[in-house]
Amino acid sequence: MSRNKDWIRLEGIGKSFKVATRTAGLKEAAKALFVRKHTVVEALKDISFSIGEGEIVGYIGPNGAGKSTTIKIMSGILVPDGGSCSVMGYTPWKDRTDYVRHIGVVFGQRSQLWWDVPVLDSFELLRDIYKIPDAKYKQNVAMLTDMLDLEKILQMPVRQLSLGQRMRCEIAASLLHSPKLLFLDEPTIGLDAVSKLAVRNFIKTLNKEQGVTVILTTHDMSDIEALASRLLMIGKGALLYDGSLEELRGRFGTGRTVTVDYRGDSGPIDIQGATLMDWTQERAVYSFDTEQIVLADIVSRLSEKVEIVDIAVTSKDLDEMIVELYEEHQI
Ligand SMILES: Nc1ncnc2c1ncn2[C@@H]1O[C@H](COP(=O)(O)OP(=O)(O)OP(=O)(O)O)[C@@H](O)[C@H]1O
Repeated sequence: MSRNKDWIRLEGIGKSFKVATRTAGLKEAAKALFVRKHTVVEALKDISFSIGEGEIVGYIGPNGAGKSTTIKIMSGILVPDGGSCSVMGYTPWKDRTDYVRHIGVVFGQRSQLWWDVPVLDSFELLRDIYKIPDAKYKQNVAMLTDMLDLEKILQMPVRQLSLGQRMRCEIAASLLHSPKLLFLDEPTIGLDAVSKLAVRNFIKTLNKEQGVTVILTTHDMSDIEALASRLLMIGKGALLYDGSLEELRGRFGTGRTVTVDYRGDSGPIDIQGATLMDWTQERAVYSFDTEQIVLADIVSRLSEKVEIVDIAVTSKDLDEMIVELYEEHQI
C-alpha cells in the first residue's frame, strides 16, 4: 500500500537531444567540417506523473519511446531541459551525491560489476564507494546471498557467470546499500524461464517485505503481469497511459474469441451479437464482446443445430492490448 502518493513527482519534464546530421558524399562531408548541421530529437515532451512509496510500477513503451531518458533523469544522470522532478524530496541531478545513497539502479544490458574479479570483491568495492557500515554490509550480503541463492557464485569472476547468475548478482549489488527505490531496466532480458521466475519472485518479496519501491522498464509483458499493478506507458516522448492493469483489461478486455468443435451437418450459423470468423466441417470460430452477448447464449444457439464436442475461449492478452493502444495513439 502506498504511503505517500507524491513520493516521486515529475511535472512537465522535457528533454531534447541535438543530433549531428551527416550528409552523404565527399563534398558534403568537407562542408560539414565548417558548417555543422543538427536536428533536434524530442525524447520527452511534457511528462508528468507521480509514484507513491511502496509501489511497483511498470514503465513501458516501444523502442525509442523515451523510457531510458526518463529513468536517467529520475536517477540523476541526465538533466532535463524543463520541468521539475522530485524524488524523496531530492532533485536527482542537483543533490546527486546524497541522492544516490537512496537509490539502486540495474541496467540489464550494462554491468556494475568488475568483469575479472570474484563477485564478492565487486561487492566490497561497492561497500567502500557507498561507505556502507560494516554491520549493515554483512547483514545485507547474508540476506541477499540467501534470497538470491548466491552462495556458490560469490567467489567466481563475473565473466564466468551465466546471464541468469550475473543478473542475480547485479540485483544484489544494487541493493547492498539498502536503497528505498530500485530502478530496474530490462532485468529479465535474455533469461530462461527458471531465472526469470527467480528474479520476479525476489522483486516481489523485496517490495512486500522491505517496502522497496520499484520502477521496472521492460519489453516483456509477462514481467508486468507478474509484478506491476500500475502501468505507465510512453510513446514518442509522451505519456499515453497511466493506470492499473485491471483498468486496461476493462478497457480492452471484453473481446473474446470462442472456438467450438462440433459434430453434425450444418452450414454456417449466424448468431446475433457474435461475429462468425471461420466455419469448417468440424469447427466454428466466433468473436464476440461480453457486453453484447454471453458465451452461454452462443453455445445454446449452436447446440440447437449441432452436437458440441469441445469449447475453448480466449481473451486478448496484454501484448495485444498494448499494440491497440499504440495504434489508437498512432505510435
Ligand atoms: N544521448 C543521446 N543523444 C541523442 N539522442 C538520444 C540520446 N539518448 C536518447 N536519444 C534519443 O531519444 C529518444 C528516446 O530514447 P530512449 O533511449 O529514452 O528510448 P527508450 O524508450 O529507452 O528505447 P529502448 O526501448 O529502445 O531502450 C530516441 O529517439 C533516442 O534516439
